[in-house]
Amino acid sequence: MTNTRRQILVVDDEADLRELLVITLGRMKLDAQAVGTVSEARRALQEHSFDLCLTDMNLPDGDGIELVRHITQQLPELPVAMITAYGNMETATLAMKEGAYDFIAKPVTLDRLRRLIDDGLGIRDKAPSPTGSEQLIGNAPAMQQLREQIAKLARSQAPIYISGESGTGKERVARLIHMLGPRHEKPFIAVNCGAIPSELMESEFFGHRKGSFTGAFEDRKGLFREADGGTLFLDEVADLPLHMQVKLLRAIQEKSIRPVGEAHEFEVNIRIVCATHKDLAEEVVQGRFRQDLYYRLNVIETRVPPLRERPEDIPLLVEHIMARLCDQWQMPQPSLSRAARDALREYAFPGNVRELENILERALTLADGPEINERHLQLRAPVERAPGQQDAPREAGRPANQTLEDYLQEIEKREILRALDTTLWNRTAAAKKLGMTFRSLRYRLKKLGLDQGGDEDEGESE
Ligand SMILES: Nc1ncnc2c1ncn2[C@@H]1O[C@H](COP(=O)(O)OP(=O)(O)OP(=O)(O)O)[C@@H](O)[C@H]1O
Repeated sequence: MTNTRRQILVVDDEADLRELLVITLGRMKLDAQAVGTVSEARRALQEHSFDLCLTDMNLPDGDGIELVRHITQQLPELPVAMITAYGNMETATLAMKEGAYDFIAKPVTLDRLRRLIDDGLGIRDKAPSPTGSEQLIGNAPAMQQLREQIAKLARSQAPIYISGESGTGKERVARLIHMLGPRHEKPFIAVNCGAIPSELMESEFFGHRKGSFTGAFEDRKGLFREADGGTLFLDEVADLPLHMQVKLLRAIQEKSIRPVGEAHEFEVNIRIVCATHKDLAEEVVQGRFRQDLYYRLNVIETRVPPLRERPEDIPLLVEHIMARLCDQWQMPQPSLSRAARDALREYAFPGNVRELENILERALTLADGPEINERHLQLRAPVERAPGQQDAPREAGRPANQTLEDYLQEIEKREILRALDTTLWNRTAAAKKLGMTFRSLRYRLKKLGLDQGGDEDEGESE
């Protein structure tokens, strides 16, 4: 009979802990080999094949990070986790930056160990390949690098911060990280932190007991528990109010949450991936985002490049999006005239891939024939915004050579464009975001020369 039990390498210099881990892993029907030094571990890795490695930090002839580095470089398929001293998040963070998929703090509890091992062994179980609609389209060098990085990040359990402008594909990247990792069969829950009213946030995140406040008509589980075992994607994390940042930090540290009106805590095992189009480091400097939470969320940062940095991807994306839309609408796929293709290549895409999707959707509607021309694209004038201007600090003040009126108009224009970008140019939703009526927004769009006309998307009037 062949031995199908999974092989675990335990590296720890404390004989007692080694013994305890070997017995515990044996009870979990796993074969464990234990060694006490970095050099013994290297030898064991050379001589045998393992399914997982669990290493302590402080070893007599080196440290665990060194071993993590060695494994990441020499045996990239082998999941490795770090055992850390209680409360030593610096070591845990460093280990994950170097490629450890997770960490476990002493004293090691059975529950936590079991979860750590299950997660680690799950990494080797084949995750499904992304299908067409889930893939990251683009062959620019930056996108190839991003795809490689996603494959690595998927194996880890480390919190990830995805930066990038609006509409670049941050949520798509988060979904891929989830899908390619050991949690792929568990839920992926995405939440837009900017869209939840501040007073409802705690109950949305952590749930509540029926009757705990006016309007709590029934028990609610909350997003953390809904995502248990899977991934919680916190989009626009910079928009979290400070009081929620404290609560989120605690939930991440304790790996448990307490619903509103509930007496006891619930353990949760979630991986946190977050994103924002704002500069999170700058938010910390400005005092709007807690530094301790920033460090906890930003163990690994990955950046999604804006479309203007990879114009070579535009034709591929156009083809992919058009094929999807035409398939959805069950219509033959029109071609793009040469002028239309040139115009797209030269356009700055302040709203990135989402804007490209909107442009093509509108063009398909307007063209109504076998060819899409430049005029069907209705591209915005390039003077609207310089690249990156949407993220420029707003406090810069009025330049001396600008009248107050022009300055205010510029701010108004920028805010309106920002709202339109985040709502996919849905004017009704943008008006709501800006706290004005649809009619008032339409008036302002005309005044500012932003009215594109022919775009009866919402068909709403007030
Ligand atoms: N590389 C890509 N390949 C295919 N589709 C993409 C790609 N990048 C983005 N998209 C599509 O563009 C749209 C916007 O992407 P997504 O929502 O992931 O962006 P985002 O950066 O999270 O936006 P926001 O900052 O506004 O939340 C989605 O419909 C997404 O599927």
